[in-house]
Amino acid sequence: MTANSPAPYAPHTTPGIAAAATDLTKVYGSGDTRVVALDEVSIGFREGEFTAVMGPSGCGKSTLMHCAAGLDSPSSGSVRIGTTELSTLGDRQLTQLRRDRIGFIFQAFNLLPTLTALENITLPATIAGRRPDQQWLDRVVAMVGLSQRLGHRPAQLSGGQQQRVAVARALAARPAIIFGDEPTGNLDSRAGAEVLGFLRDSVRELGQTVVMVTHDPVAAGYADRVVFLTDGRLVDEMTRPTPDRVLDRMKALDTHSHTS
Ligand SMILES: Nc1ncnc2c1ncn2[C@@H]1O[C@H](COP(=O)(O)OP(=O)(O)OP(=O)(O)O)[C@@H](O)[C@H]1O
Repeated sequence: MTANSPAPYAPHTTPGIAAAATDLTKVYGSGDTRVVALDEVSIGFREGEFTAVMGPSGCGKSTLMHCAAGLDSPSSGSVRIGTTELSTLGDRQLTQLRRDRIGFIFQAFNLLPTLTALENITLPATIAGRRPDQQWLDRVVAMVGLSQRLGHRPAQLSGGQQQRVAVARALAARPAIIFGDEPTGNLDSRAGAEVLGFLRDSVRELGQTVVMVTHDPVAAGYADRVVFLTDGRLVDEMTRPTPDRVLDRMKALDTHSHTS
């Protein structure tokens, strides 16, 4: 197959798909240290859907997220954000695409300590030289309950509030898709539940597309769909998950991976 010919099945060409990976493979190292972190993974993320990515430690969750978000380049296969094929972009275009069309939420809140909450939220727009859409910004800020805290600096906010700032920052640019890597990993269960609730609201109320890597079945229970990775392969999928069902599926996969 040539680089330009269509894949035998191509989720990225389906309307309503915010992002898609096709036959995505990522190999780190070579010889004795060679690791196949992703092994021909094909997956589409539908617009307005909240997907959780789960699987045992080292199965390739972060690698999938990094490749899908254009933070890392695949060894082979393709990634599309909307209709844009990432491999066709140069470094500057890729940086621009990440800034304009992808939102990120990491375990560490990654806020700039000298800026206020509002300045942190609008920083990506400021860097891009754009005026934020005030109506949209008001809606996002109200949704994450930060209206009274906009003048505070990160050190004056709790961990949960800081992560809400990071959620608002990710939503502010109306990205095609938001990727979260363990976004509640540093939060206690109450603050984590709040942040997960806001992510779910952003999908239900604002039509946002969200993909979240998590180890936590409770967090996955907020998603519309859970995909399970094992050894760099997509092995299972669940719609309308509950924490109990996710936990059962993880146990089954764990048993299977130890007996196969
Ligand atoms: N930069 C790298 N160089 C070499 N190997 C790497 C690199 N990054 C990841 N790996 C390897 O690729 C595999 C997948 O790693 P990845 O971080 O994607 O897994 P994960 O499922 O996110 O793990 P965890 O849940 O522990 O965060 C692992 O075996 C890891 O050791």
